[in-house]
Amino acid sequence: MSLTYTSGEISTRERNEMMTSIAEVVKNKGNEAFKDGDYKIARSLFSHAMAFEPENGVYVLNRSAVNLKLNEWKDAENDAAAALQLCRDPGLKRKALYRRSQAKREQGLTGEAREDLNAFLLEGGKREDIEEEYQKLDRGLEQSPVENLPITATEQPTNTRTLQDTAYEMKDSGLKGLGAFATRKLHRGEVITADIPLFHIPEALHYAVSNKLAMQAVRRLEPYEIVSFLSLKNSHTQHQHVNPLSAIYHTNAFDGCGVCIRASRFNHSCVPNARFAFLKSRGIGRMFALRDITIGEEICVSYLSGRNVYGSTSEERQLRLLSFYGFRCTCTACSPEDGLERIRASDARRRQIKVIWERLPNYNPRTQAESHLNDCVTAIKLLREEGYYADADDFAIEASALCAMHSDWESSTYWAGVMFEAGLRELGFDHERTQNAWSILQNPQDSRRQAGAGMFRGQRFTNIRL
Ligand SMILES: C[S@@+](CC[C@H](N)C(=O)[O-])C[C@H]1O[C@@H](n2cnc3c(N)ncnc32)[C@H](O)[C@@H]1O
Repeated sequence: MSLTYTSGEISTRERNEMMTSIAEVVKNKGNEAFKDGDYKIARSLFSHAMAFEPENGVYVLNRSAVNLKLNEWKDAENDAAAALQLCRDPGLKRKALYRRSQAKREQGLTGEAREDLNAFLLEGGKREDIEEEYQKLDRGLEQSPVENLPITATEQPTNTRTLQDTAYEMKDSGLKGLGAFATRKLHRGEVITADIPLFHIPEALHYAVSNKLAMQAVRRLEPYEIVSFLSLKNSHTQHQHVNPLSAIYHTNAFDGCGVCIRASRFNHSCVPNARFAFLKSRGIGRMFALRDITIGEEICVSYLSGRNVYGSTSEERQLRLLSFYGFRCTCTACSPEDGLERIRASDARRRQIKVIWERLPNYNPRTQAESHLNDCVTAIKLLREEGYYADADDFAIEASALCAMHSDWESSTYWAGVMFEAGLRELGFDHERTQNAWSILQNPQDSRRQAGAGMFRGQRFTNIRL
């Protein structure tokens, strides 16, 4: 969920060209949906195309055709009228007149409908093309000339590739926009939602998702997926050189995963109660509850990776969130209304955690193992005091390896258990990190997983525990 290239100049002409090319992609998807009889999807896509390039009359003209199919006569009339204002091409004007005439006839405005047909002829149209329409007006037919084809999709389609969930509902979350709120009590480790990303962008490419790449990715989507994608928030509207598709990607994508229609709606918190984890082996992203969550509580994840959130002060986090994600964080750990004292105490804890992890690599593993282990214990306790119930495994993995180095298998197993519990609840049993912890738990002596296992002998650390 980040945008690294936040500077750049772009001329109005370049910006217009960019918006035109997006509008064309979206319109073509709308045409696809129209051909498939997915009229509501088509209507939504033509509306988006209009928003990208408002002065192009073709999009509103196409929407008038969809509205006729949907028996939305007044809307069809208005769209055709708007197209008439915008289109210069006589062929397009004739289409608009023809459609407006149909829409008017359906509303019983036969006189006006006839005028539009006459105007169609004045614009160079052929009489035989509209003869049938004249006859319908003459006969005063009440029956719709437009086949009432079944509507095959809803206005806001759910991503059919997404699993069903009832754990939360989307509601207004004040300054944050929409947010996800628990509809029942959720338990630590529970999967809140699971999504297949609309398009998967590997971690290495995440920051490189440029205008071009976003465009290519969106082109490959189904029309209904584009409607979902375009309905997501764009927090980078101030960057004129960034095309809106890329901006939506960077507002909503999870690093190493991509954009998820459901998960991407969850807001950020620096003391998250949920965690998003992408399972590469199955290509799904899952949201886990990090602690018990009460009914009505907002469910938030951290957009910043572990150390950037639990090891940063409020000010540092604010700067990062603003520059990469385009917003000022109003979470409970950052909001001054929550009490400056609380922020100071939180900053002090997080600074201390940072000091610890920076110190860990400098300990001599043979002579300073106790200090190293005590630091791991302190860091995890500070995380818990902070109300931050994730990432204990960042420190437990160090502790397990160190105990294994000293051949203290009992302690190594204890710490591997801490890692495993964290992995299980925060990432799922099938996640590679949990699987790694599981293997260590089975065999802490395996030096392929714990480098240097069995290197030293004699020292035991069974008194150093959480
Ligand atoms: C991925 S979207 C989350 C869903 C979004 N609220 C919506 O209405 O669709 C990310 C955007 O939500 C808003 N947001 C998320 N967490 C926030 C927070 N802690 N404080 C303020 N705004 C937040 C920001 O505008 C951010 O760019």
